[in-house]
Amino acid sequence: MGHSAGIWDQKSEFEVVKDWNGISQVVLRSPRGASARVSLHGGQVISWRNDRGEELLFTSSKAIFKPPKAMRGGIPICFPQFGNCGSLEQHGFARNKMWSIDNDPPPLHPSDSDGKVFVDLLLSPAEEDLKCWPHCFEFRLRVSLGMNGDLAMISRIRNIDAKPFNFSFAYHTYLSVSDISEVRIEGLETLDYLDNLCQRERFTEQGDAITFESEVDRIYLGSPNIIAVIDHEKKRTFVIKKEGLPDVVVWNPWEKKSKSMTDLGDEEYKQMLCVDGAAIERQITLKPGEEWTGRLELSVVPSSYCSDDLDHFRS
Ligand SMILES: O=P(O)(O)OC[C@H]1O[C@@H](O)[C@H](O)[C@@H](O)[C@@H]1O
Repeated sequence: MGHSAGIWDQKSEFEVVKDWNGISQVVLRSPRGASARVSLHGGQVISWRNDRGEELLFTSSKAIFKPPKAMRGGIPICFPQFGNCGSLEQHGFARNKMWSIDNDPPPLHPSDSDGKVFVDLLLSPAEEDLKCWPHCFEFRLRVSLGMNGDLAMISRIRNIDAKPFNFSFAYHTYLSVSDISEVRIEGLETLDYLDNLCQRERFTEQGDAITFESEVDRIYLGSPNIIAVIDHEKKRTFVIKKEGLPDVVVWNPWEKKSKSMTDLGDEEYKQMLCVDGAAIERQITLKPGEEWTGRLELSVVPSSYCSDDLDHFRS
């Protein structure tokens, strides 16, 4: 990706560079060399690398980096609507909008800042947004990297309107995997899910862990706040911790759908898996003056970890 020379924000310890469309991207670097890149287009995390420089998020080789459409990969934010269940464009407008850097955000808990490099972004509705979704809100997003390279995202959505509103939400996380057939998800077994491939009919998960052999497009309901995505071939496990996000979307388009998508290579479904912390089935309702917070934390551990070891993260 092309970038011009960056501006270093001394106070917050991040660098701002321009992409080839002239849109600002914020680069975060942890002391040990992990990094993350966030575009002001969509507030989308477009890269997350560990301290060896390995990319942990998937980006399509055919991704289109041209606003207003969100590019295929990274972590687009779905707000105020997930999917096409509503009057808005698919996955809502937040991922297609220009966000700004928020230099003076309301304080968070000190543990959200201590030992972390971070940036705060802000999305406020433009007049055209108010025409299709007539609710005044402030959406604050903090993206941070911990000392060990963990990626955290905190979304704070405040109703600054005179009437209540509802919304759904997802961090649409494209994980980079070695081979989808070698991956399994732990933490969703026995849960109910809505199957987007069957008009959102409700089913109950039967298997031990979720594995992949065809297209999957599901919303798991009421999931635990920690789940694991185990990549046998890469010998690594993504640990996904979340708060305020009861649902988990699991999506892989598989072969046929990939071929119909212009911004995804025919075989690339093998290298991606979307596992999203989300709030979909029961929409979030905010009364005037109320604020909602949704947190996601992604970390990577060696795959020698087993389910019992993950209890360590649950504390
Ligand atoms: O192409 P989009 O709008 O980014 O959506 C990608 C996919 O996102 C998933 O979360 C949905 O469940 C799928 O149905 C959808 O195809």
